[in-house]
Amino acid sequence: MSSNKNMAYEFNFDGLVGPTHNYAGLSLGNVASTSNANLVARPKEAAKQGLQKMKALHDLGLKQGVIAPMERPDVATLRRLGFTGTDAQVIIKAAKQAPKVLAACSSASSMWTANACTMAPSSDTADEKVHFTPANLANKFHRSIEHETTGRILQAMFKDENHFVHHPALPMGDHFGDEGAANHTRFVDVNSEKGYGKKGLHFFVYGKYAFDASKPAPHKFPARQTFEASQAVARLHMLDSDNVVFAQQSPNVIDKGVFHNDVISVGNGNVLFAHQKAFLNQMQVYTDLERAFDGEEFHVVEVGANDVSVEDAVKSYLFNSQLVTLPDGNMAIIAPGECESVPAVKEYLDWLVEQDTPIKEVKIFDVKQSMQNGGGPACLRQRIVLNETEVSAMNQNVIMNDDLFATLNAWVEKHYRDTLTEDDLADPSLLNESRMALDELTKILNLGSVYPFQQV
Ligand SMILES: N=C(N)NCCC[C@H](NC(=O)CCC(=O)O)C(=O)O
Repeated sequence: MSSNKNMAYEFNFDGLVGPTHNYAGLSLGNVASTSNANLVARPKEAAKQGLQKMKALHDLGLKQGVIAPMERPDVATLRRLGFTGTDAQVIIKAAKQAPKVLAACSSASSMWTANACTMAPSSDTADEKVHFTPANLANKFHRSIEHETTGRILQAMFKDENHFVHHPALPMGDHFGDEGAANHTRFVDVNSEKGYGKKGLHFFVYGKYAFDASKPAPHKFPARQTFEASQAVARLHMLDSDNVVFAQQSPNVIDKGVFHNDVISVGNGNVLFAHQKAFLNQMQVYTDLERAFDGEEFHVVEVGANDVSVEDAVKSYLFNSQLVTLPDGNMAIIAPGECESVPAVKEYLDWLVEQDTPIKEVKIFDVKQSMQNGGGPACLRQRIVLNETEVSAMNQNVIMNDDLFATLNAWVEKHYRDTLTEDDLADPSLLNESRMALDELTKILNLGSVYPFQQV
């Protein structure tokens, strides 16, 4: 009968950094993005840093995959905005008349695949299928243009309709702002014989209520996820309401630069690793989670504000670390290098691994090109839980292995520029370079014609 009787694994699907990676200061509320605008970007280095992390986790025995980037510059969107002529003329006109719009249509922001979608594994859904909802990313224009292509890429990765259900993104607009898995965590008792395949607990974190202005909300920076959007995703994924907990992000931390929950908390298995100030009514949130969790015990590893300030959490991206269960059953933190350069955070981590918690070690990765735009290790990955039947039903070419790692590194070496500035976005040849690279990539990953330029 259903395939979810067998072992299930949690894959990390990292976003491949695209050829137009650049710092355009597009994300109000994301401190790194606004403070690093106009830095010279290093696309080739950025893509290789991402590939290194994917390979390292693969080598640790974890399941790893890759999600292709978007077609950038997004000429189709520029045409919708009235730019006409050949593709080259569209780019040149946009560069002259609206350079910021061109920058927003050229962002490689899809690399942060924590925002690509929200998924629910077949162990948790009423129809026992795997559900995907691409995030509409409505709050930021440069991200709001991702979901259609993201949806096509996900469908090319998970094609078999017997196992995979693909929903359209929620309706565009502020009321249903949805930032995907950055604001969603699935807890599960991994000690059962099904691994990640036991029925899990879905934790949705939102920044405001869109249909009730009397509720608390941030004042300085935008709340990118609404309660109503989170509820809609839970409904679409046919989750059992007993296995869903909703919590509001503290407006204070959003106003300090916590623009997604994965900047202030991260969960894995039966562990929530969170900052003391992360949520409104934080004690009630813990109670709700402990009560709903189906397993021996639910661990909260809370980092006190006196040990690590919210400011230091945002500077170091301590909570944008990945929290993984290694094959030996111990948990490891996959942290960005910045965690070593913020003294309070380094001190805390050195202390943490000596404590009696499931988190036994810290592994540091250099993802600086991504970090400078407000994306850390956890932003760069989408967690997808699949049982053995679903793994064999999916597109095998997107699963990381030594050959794919070598192929993708050679592909980056061949197609990517060493540096990119905002002025370079006005160069029409960048469009052709990107399209050539992506055309080749769709063959490497066996995606078919997922890009607008391939649909003519
Ligand atoms: N936390 C998670 N899950 N994702 C991080 C996303 C960072 C991204 N930065 C940007 O889009 C900056 C682009 C620029 O300014 O060039 C954002 O704000 O959406």
